[in-house]
Amino acid sequence: MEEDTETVVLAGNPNVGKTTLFNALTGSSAKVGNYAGATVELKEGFTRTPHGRKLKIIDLPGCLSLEGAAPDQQLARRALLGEVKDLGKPDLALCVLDASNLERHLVLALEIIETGLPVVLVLNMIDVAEASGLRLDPQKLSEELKVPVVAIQADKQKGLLELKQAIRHPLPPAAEAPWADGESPTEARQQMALSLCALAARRPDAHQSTRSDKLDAVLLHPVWGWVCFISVMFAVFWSIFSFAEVPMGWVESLQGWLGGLVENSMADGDLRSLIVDGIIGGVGSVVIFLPQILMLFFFIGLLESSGYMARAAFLMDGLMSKVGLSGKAFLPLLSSYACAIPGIMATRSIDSAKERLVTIFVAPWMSCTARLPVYFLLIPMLLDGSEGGWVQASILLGIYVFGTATAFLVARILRGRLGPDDVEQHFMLELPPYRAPQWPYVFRHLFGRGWAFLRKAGTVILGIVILLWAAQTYPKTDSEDPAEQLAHSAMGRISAVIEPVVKPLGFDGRTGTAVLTSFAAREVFNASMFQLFHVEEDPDDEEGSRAALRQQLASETWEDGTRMFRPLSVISLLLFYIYALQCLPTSAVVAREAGSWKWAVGQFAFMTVFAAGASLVVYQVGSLLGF
Ligand SMILES: Nc1nc2c(ncn2[C@@H]2O[C@H](COP(=O)(O)OP(=O)(O)OP(=O)(O)O)[C@@H](O)[C@H]2O)c(=O)[nH]1
Ligand SMILES: [Mg+2]
Repeated sequence: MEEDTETVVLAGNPNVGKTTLFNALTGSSAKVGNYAGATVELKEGFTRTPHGRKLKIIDLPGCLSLEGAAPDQQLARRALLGEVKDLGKPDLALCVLDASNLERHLVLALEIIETGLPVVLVLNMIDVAEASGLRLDPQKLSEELKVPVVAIQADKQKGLLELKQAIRHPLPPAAEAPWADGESPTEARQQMALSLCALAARRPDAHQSTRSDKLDAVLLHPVWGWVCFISVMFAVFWSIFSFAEVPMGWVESLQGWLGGLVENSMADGDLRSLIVDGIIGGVGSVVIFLPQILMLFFFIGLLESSGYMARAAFLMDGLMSKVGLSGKAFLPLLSSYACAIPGIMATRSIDSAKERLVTIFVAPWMSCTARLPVYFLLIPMLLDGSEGGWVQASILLGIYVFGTATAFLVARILRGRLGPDDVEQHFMLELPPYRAPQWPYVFRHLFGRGWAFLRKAGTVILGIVILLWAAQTYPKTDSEDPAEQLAHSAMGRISAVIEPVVKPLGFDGRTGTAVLTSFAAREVFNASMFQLFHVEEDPDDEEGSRAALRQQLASETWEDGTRMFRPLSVISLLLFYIYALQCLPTSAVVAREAGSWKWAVGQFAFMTVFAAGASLVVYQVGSLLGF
């Protein structure tokens, strides 16, 4: 018999721990972050009560009231009122409040009670409330409001059993809302919240300045704040260059070992060349950067969960307003450094529809982790091939700043063209207290990211590598000369066609082909370069395949004998990768979030033309100047 599952929604103000509770109840690992707006879509999961009843739990985005204009806020309201298709009317709302902030958070709870839905109040973060000396009386609160009240600490999973007891069958009835009779409902709720707090929450007398306040005095300081921000960013980039060496070495040894294994156990032939040069070498040249990508995700996770990211947005607010955006747009942009897709999703917390469109449009220019393998291959070529060290970290940081600056510039122009806003702007960024990250969640999340990257390497990248290998191997000639074979192959012919088009940008036909293949996924560039420049790998070589590829590239010349990969051409390539939008999943999300394919196609065309234009101008002008 089909079980009759009841639907329970998790509602409340932003950043009160709804998703943490959702994860604890359902065993999921939905996104948690110490800032408002971590959740922007509905998440669904199941849990069982101690009596064995199955409940469907829905995590909602946080909202300040049920009247907010931003898409995430409207979604929360519609879900509560049962207006979301396929969801139906919820049977119960778990109203999550930050126990240390009851005066403000009770206001929304009262508004939710007024909707007539059965409600259970969940006082979360009792650890914080207790540490600040607050004395809570859940019993009293429950008597006054006539709804069950449970105190919990979601991140340590304390009080979950009591919570499940409170939602056992039959669900509590809808509470009445006698305060809601007056003329001005907002004021009535505020009054009610204050009197409830007077009864059920006793504050310690003096307001002491907390550790968070003391830290903020420095981190939000107009001068020191920026010094700290830039230092933090630099430290992040420096450490991904320096600390990743060791794990990269492991990946490289594994690759060498696998290559050797195949080489010794198979006869020379096409299949062996596919496995060794194509699959192990090509896919390996992307997988090698897994440590760096994980580290960047780790740091962004730390920034999000500690509460520093909200401070960075606060610092940025002034700068952002100069380009017609608000500090609220900074959070989505910052998460786009990890990946543009969650970044674009996060724009749902922006109130103004126009600002949101502009933010979506420029988000892919925040350099995402998929570009890292390309940067890591190319940057050392500017510096005679050595890896590591602060010069490279500075170049990498420079690339990020450069991409971001262009994004701001374009945002400014675009924002001006879209005209003034129809909704009132009120940038109110809440500064959350600093918190320790939830480590189990951080590592689960990281593991998920790493797995997604490896899956991509094993599917899209592997597929392209095999295609490339085939295009390069067939049709065959009788000639023994590899150059002649390449010219005769399908790939050689494609290169020859492409070459005149890409030559003005400083690329030869093979590099052009590699750039073309990377429209499937940016990382493919490395694998393609590896194959197209045909690096014979020596499994015993300590230096590894990257160095071998770079050496090969450094020795390539044009017909007239000049170096093919001189710094100017490397810069031209880098520029192309900073600007081009080579990510189909991003375009799909843009189409959905902006509400039309026109935006996605326009954005793709604009960014591709811009990228090619930038490479062209820089290469041509640079060549004229003799670089
Ligand atoms: N000290 C403490 N921190 C908690 C507790 N529960 C959650 N947190 C932290 O609070 C922050 C916000 O948690 P989330 O679960 O993302 O909050 P949310 O309500 O889903 O936030 P939005 O989706 O942005 O509305 C995170 O940094 C959590 O680690 C708790 O019981 N005690
Ligand atoms: Mg959430």
